[in-house]
Amino acid sequence: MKKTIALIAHDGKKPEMVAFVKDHQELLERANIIATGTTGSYVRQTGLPVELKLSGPMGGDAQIAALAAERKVDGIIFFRDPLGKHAHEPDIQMLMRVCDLYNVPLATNPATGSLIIEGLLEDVES
Ligand SMILES: O=C(CO)COP(=O)(O)O
Repeated sequence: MKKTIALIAHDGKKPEMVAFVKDHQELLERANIIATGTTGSYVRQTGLPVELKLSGPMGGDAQIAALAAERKVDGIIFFRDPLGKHAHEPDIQMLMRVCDLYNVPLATNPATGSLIIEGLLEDVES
């Protein structure tokens, strides 16, 4: 079955997420990609099909956390802005807690993101 990867980036990190996706596009094409709303619309600019969830502040992080709890996500790449303050901080913390609870791989920077993408998708047929 195809792996599902979730992509999430705070505003200050969206350019970094698009660059990350371009760097890993060939591997990501082997997966189902889901993303929080605004991140997903940026990622779609690469041509990769992306299923959009709600925007993060409107519940998108919570939707992805729920999928992680249901074991419907194989890995999450979440580039957080370490300098930003967010009204939906409880949702962000909840997503990270759920990943730890269910042992879902979660990367918060490109170096770890690469390891997750390679680990999950390198052996998958394209
Ligand atoms: O806020 C986010 C993650 O906490 C990201 O949401 P957007 O992708 O909708 O900007």
